[in-house]
Amino acid sequence: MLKDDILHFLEEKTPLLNIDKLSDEFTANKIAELFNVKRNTISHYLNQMVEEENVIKINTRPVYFLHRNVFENIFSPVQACVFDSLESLKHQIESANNKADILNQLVGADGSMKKAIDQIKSSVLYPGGGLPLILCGPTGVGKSYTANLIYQFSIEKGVLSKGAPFISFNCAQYANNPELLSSNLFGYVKGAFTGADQASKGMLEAADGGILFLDEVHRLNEEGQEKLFTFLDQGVYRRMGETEGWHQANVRIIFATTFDLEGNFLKTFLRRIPIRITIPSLEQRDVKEKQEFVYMFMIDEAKKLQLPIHISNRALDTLISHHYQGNLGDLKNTVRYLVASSFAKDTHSECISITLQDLPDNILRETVQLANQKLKKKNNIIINPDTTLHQLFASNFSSTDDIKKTYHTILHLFRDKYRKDSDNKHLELHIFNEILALFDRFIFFNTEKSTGALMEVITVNVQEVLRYMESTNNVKFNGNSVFAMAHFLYFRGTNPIEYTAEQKRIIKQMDDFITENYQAELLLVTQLVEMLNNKLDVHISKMDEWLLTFYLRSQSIEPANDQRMKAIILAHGYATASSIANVANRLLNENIFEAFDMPLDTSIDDIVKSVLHYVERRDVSNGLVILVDMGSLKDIYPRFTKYIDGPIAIINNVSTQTALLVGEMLGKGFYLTDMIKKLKIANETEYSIIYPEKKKEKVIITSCFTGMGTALQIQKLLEKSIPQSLDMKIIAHDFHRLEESGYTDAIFQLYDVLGIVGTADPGISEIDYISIEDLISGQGEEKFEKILQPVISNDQIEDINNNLLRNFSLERVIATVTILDTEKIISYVEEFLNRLEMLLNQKIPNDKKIGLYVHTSCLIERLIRHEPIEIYQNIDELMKCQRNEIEIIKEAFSVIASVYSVEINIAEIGYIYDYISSASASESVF
Ligand SMILES: Nc1ncnc2c1ncn2[C@@H]1O[C@H](COP(=O)(O)OP(=O)(O)OP(=O)(O)O)[C@@H](O)[C@H]1O
Repeated sequence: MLKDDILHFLEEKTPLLNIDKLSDEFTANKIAELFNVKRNTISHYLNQMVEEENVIKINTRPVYFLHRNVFENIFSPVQACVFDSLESLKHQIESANNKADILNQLVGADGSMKKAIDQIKSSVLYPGGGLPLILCGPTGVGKSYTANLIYQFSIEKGVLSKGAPFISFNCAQYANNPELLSSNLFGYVKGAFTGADQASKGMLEAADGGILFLDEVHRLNEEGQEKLFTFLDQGVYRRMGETEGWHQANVRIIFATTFDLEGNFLKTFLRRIPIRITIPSLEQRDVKEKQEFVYMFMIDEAKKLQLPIHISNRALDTLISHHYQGNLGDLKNTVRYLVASSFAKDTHSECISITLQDLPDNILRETVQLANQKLKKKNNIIINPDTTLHQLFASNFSSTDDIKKTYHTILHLFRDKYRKDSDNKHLELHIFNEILALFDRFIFFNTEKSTGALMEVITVNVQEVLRYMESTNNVKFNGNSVFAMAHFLYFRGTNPIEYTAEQKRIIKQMDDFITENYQAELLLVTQLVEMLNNKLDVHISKMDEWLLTFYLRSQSIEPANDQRMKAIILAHGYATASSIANVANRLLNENIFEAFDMPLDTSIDDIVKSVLHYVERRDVSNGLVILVDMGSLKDIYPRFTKYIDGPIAIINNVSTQTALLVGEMLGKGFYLTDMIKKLKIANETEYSIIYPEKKKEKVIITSCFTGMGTALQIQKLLEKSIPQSLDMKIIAHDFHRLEESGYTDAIFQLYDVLGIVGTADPGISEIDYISIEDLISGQGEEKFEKILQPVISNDQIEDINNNLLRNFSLERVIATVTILDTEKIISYVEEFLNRLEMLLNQKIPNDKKIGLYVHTSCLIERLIRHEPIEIYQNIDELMKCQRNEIEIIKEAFSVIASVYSVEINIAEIGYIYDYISSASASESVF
């Protein structure tokens, strides 16, 4: 069927896809062409398969279709089958791959090894036994290591069974004896060559069901290559010396070579190896990856010796920048040598210390060339036996990566949007936003510690430099500039960022743009960099300079002779003032506030000094507003008057809200006095306590004016009587609080209060109240019904009423009966009363029922003790006139009589009759 054929076609093609650039083989057009069917028909089937979730659709122009299962096997499971773009599909793969498989844990998995890993996955997961692959690269780059990982990955993915063989065979060992090589590989028969006394299996056979890794495969002669490609084609081979018959083996082969493929292999042989993977040399890897390898090998050594390794930054940098002829193998040996020789120097030392002097001569010689580089003020690195790579990189690379990404985005934007000789406002805005977002991430969201000593040193220095520049350049930096730039320099670190040739070209173009358009900012940045360089020994690249220039531009640095009223925020705390000024300026879209962050122990003198320093350099003749956080302003006023030439409003309130209000009024040109009036009103503390609105629990409150003891007893009684399934809560609450606070009491905000049951009415009109007496006597039944209505049905109300009576009575019975099990007795009395009601066809009022519970319980005890009441007045009259009632009582009592094996006498029946027929609070039964 055509549909199945299309799916099969995609199944075969998907493993070969290049995720960065999909070929047109995955489009409906191409498939239609190949199948010689109308495009519409193919589209129809493809879309059907997308709906059936067997095919992934990428909704671009043209639309691409991929086999879902195969794709998921190679990359990762996808959440949906339709994607808007290849990017969004890739994005999903990337996030899924973060839950890394073994290949993704390779150094450079998201860098120099990315492509190789994709190829490996395609090869391993190709349906029907995988595809042969060859690993290329100079010696020591990790070909054998990678082959082994491929084996582990194959097991991880279930394409090989656990315990499948992995046979490694180095063809170079037999370079001078092709026959021996061939015999080892394919096996031989007895007499195949001199000394072949008996038949022997080859490596191919030994690898059956697993992987054969053929290293230095260029050593295989033509005959050997031919034999191998027969095997690749048909899965069969002959042992050496065999002339007929074939052996079969199910083997995946990984080839590796340090030679160029072209010219060193038979073309026919190469054709059988569709996947060619180049493993990058150490030189081709970026600094981060090199550093990762050094760390990794150091961790290995630290583990082996169970000692921490301290390595100086200088030694580390030198190790990383050395050119290792033998690549990773060479680097690994160098690290081993270094650690071993340091250890040998003092085998009793508690740690291994590596400095520049410990490096081997050939590496040391190179440091002469490095000597001109600035010394970086970083601490030594300490690697403990249990240190992880992640820990070593956490502090450096997450922020560098973020900066790198931002730079790439900016370069991207510039490439796409920059138009020479035209207005580039839109582009500028875009870039500003990227930079501000980056700074925000550093300041607000970075989990790394940004409050340490180094951060402080940088901040103080940046602050000093900016102040100096302000006075010499007659400009005013925005208060948060210090904070933002300090964070940038701190997180920027010293790790170089590498650029592609294309990016370098854009940087050059950007250079022209900035030089032409941002002269003032550029001048400031150049000065800033120079001064910071002297103070902090930082290394700032061109791109860093551009970023700072754009940043200053975004902050619209103003000339200092601005005539507007000024505003500053002075606050204790590391960044309180800066953060508030930053938010306010951003929201007001203007740089209104300058911030002064003051350590917590700053004295009034220091505050005054800061303000005066500011006043000296600014024209504050039109007025100055100071937001400050002080205990009292008393001491501060007199200190200013001598020095100022305009009014100063000191507002003892530092908050974003106040800053916004002040900023708005300044913008509108308010007079200081009016401003203060408005602020006074606005600063009246506005408060509200918010309670959860949704899903308030339904509750009944119990309370008693004598105190919580009785309230708790009533609570227990209600809890026992109201079925748990109703999910109703009973809460005992203080009577006096209810009486005083009324409906404003927090309990009414927290719960959905249905009613109050207690001994006295707290008088809350919004909530129904029932007294416990009414509830028990039955007079409050209607009210109670109303209270419970939102949660229960009528039947349930009746049950609850009965429970209440029963439980209430139980309390009393407990106090009265002595020998019987009260729970049990009460349940029989309950049955007696129910039957009585039924036979009388009448409801017995609650108050009577409570009495009867107690009376009957005592009666039973009397009967058991054989101490019934024998005397009843008018016994004859009773027997004569109330025969029917007597029978009813007897009949109802029969349950109890049979359970306790007692018999009720006429006198006791008489008392029950009296009880029922006597006047009740409500009505008489008879
Ligand atoms: N990704 C890696 N992570 C950690 N160690 C690695 C990695 N790749 C290689 N190594 C280590 O580097 C050394 C050299 O690797 P390997 O022997 O695999 O290289 P090779 O390319 O096969 O070399 P040759 O061609 O000389 O046989 C080995 O000790 C290996 O364990």
